[in-house]
Amino acid sequence: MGIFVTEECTGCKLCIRSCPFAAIEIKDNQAVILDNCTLCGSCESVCPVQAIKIEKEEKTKDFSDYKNVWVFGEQREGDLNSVVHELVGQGRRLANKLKENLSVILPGYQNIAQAKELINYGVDKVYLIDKKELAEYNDEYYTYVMAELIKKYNPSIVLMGATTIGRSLGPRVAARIKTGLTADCTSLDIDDKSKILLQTRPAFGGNIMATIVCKNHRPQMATVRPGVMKAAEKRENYEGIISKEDLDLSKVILKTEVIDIVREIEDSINIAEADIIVSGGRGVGSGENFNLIRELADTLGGAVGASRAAVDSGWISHDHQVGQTGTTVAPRIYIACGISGAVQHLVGMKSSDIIIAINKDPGASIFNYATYGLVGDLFKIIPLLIEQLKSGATIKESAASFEK
Ligand SMILES: Cc1cc2nc3c(=O)[nH]c(=O)nc-3n(C[C@H](O)[C@H](O)[C@H](O)COP(=O)(O)OP(=O)(O)OC[C@H]3O[C@@H](n4cnc5c(N)ncnc54)[C@H](O)[C@@H]3O)c2cc1C
Repeated sequence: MGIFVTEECTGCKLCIRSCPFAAIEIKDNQAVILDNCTLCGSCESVCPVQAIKIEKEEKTKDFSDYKNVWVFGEQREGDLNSVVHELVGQGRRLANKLKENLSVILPGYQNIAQAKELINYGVDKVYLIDKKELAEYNDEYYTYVMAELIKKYNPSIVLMGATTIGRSLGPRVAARIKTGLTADCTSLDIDDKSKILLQTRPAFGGNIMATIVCKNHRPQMATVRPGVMKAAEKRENYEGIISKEDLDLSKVILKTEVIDIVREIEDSINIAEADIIVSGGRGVGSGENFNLIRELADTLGGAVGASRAAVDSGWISHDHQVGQTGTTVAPRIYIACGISGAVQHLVGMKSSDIIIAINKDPGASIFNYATYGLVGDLFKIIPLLIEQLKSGATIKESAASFEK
């Protein structure tokens, strides 16, 4: 943005009178703009000969030194997070469009095997940082590693999973290297003309999809929701290289230390393969209340599912999420408790053989898809269902006896 005065200026002083910041003087019968000008446009609008012009478009900066697409190789205890393969798949498509390379940054410990494996998925270069200190994720070490390598190699795009780790690391790295970050993207593309990364994510509670660009800073950084991008496929004999990076981590000031890792005791089951699923939504109200959903699932020998609202509230982990950005399921029986039936949830479960919906709102759209609809408070209905099931009734009989 900038402001300038053309030769047409007659020195009429109208602009001086309109300027709220006294940022204009007349010299040699011409307006002169002073440093305290805020580009508010008052002078431009009053000038009778249109001699004052504000350039609204900022000149595009030269980012020709920034090249290549990077993916953060998130791992835990030596296992790559599945989102890495999704980002490699998407990163490959972006890199191809830009005619640039795709690299993975792989901080960890004794992780050479992972690096070799990544090459088989179409990665051109793996930056391997193999240090004992990086065995477990740590904000300070990982931020340092990512920021130092970005400063050294100038990638044009950096992608991370919108996982617990990625959501913590992404903003820290972006702040450290002074660039922007679009969180939680569900789609990425390259603008054909400007070659800028188009980062699309739901906004305003999911009511619109916003496409965000990072015009003036590099790299362009995004975290991407797991489960929405197509994972890279294995390619035989792909030729990539592993570059070992040595960074001095003794410079890093640690504010946190991993003392112990306690495994979550999970009722973990692959919901995609379950025959019966009992899912809880926002209507369940709390993580503790999910025990009721678990009890019903246990009574039926089924698995526990959840809507995204329940997952986002932290009541249950993401691997239980059913829907567009969770798992698609098609069990014999799907019981939706306190779930409204948003389209993103429905796409993940509407092929179930029998759908039983428990909801206190008779107008909830889940009822349009339900085989049996139980209108009422789930905290009253579920205990009664459990009681009936324990006394030998089938779930169909129990649901049918309640249906209103
Ligand atoms: C890009 C994108 C992807 C998404 N992906 C997914 C996805 O994968 N899965 C998903 O589920 N959502 C997804 N969503 C979110 C989705 O749009 C909805 O916001 C979400 O499904 C709502 O969850 P819910 O039904 O639990 O909550 P709500 O819509 O708030 O519904 C809660 C329901 O509980 C009922 N209720 C409240 N108290 C009780 C009670 N005591 N007894 C009985 N009923 C009660 C209410 O009547 C209400 O109908 C996505 C959204 C976007 C934008």
